[in-house]
Amino acid sequence: MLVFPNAKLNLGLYITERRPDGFHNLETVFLPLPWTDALEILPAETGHLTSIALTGRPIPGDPVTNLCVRAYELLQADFPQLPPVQMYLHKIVPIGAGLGGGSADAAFALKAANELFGLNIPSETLEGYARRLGADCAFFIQNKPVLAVERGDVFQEIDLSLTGTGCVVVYPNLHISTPEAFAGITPQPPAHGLREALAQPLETWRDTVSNDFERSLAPKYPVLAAIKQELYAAGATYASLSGSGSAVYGLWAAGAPAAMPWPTEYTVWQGVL
Ligand SMILES: C[C@@](CO)(OP(=O)(O)O)[C@H](O)COP(=O)(O)OP(=O)(O)OC[C@H]1O[C@@H](n2ccc(N)nc2=O)[C@H](O)[C@@H]1O
Ligand SMILES: Nc1ncnc2c1ncn2[C@@H]1O[C@H](COP(=O)(O)OP(=O)(O)O)[C@@H](O)[C@H]1O
Repeated sequence: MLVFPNAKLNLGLYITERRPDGFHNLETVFLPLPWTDALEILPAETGHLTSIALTGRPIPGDPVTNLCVRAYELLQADFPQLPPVQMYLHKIVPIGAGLGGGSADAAFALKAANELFGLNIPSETLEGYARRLGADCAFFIQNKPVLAVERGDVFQEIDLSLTGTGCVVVYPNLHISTPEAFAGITPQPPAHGLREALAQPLETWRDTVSNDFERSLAPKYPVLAAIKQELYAAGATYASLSGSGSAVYGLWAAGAPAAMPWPTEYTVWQGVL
């Protein structure tokens, strides 16, 4: 079975409180972004163990710890009838970018295994497995815009459509790990209610929707503010860091902008939502 795990963007991100479990309560909107990896899952040949073959962008760490493999092993622990599988992952979405690529791969591995082997696991239960793999992993099970609260894995419905909006996502070839980004944060309540701010026209978001990680990462990585400034200079209606970075995106209310001359070491996705 072949699936295409997509990235996500964060629309606003407020870190409101440190939790006793070491995580943070946050408030953000996750938006699916049609920039994808490709993941194939097949039953392994008789006698073989579960394994993964990787192509495309290099993924740090031993392949046996790849989130796709860990996702499948979580299911196998509860469904011993599941056979070993061979996975092929072609990695396209940048890593350490705040685009949730690894979490998406894991969530799509859960969904693909559920379908391939006819397990009939309901979405809420799949979300439970996904939560054990990463805070933003559960979002990719239903993969629709949601307001995420608590650790970022509890979802509230939100009525939001950006269909027809132009989008440019710029990854400046800089890996920022999520724990590193949290280390610089002082939690505080948001200045504006996110749900209310996002209900207003895109033109207003620049003054009302922000990402708390920008403030803490800006002094260490000036490139982030520089990209945001270039997106606004090119006419973006709204621009922001995604998640804990380092990808920065711009949205154009009037559709796609002209191609921009970014440095060749950057990775850029451009399209219409
Ligand atoms: C904070 C967000 C916002 O979108 O950042 P990005 O990963 O997208 O950049 C995500 O929810 C992240 O989700 P995910 O990347 O799955 O996080 P995890 O692997 O579960 O956690 C990595 C580490 O980040 C910190 N962490 C994560 C989520 C959270 N609500 N509070 C935290 O303090 C913890 O130190 C944790 O050990
Ligand atoms: N399939 C995978 N794709 C990407 N990263 C993976 C994968 N499996 C494990 N990882 C690990 O997860 C970490 C971050 O993944 P990712 O979700 O892409 O980060 P972010 O959400 O910050 O962009 C990486 O350090 C990587 O080693």
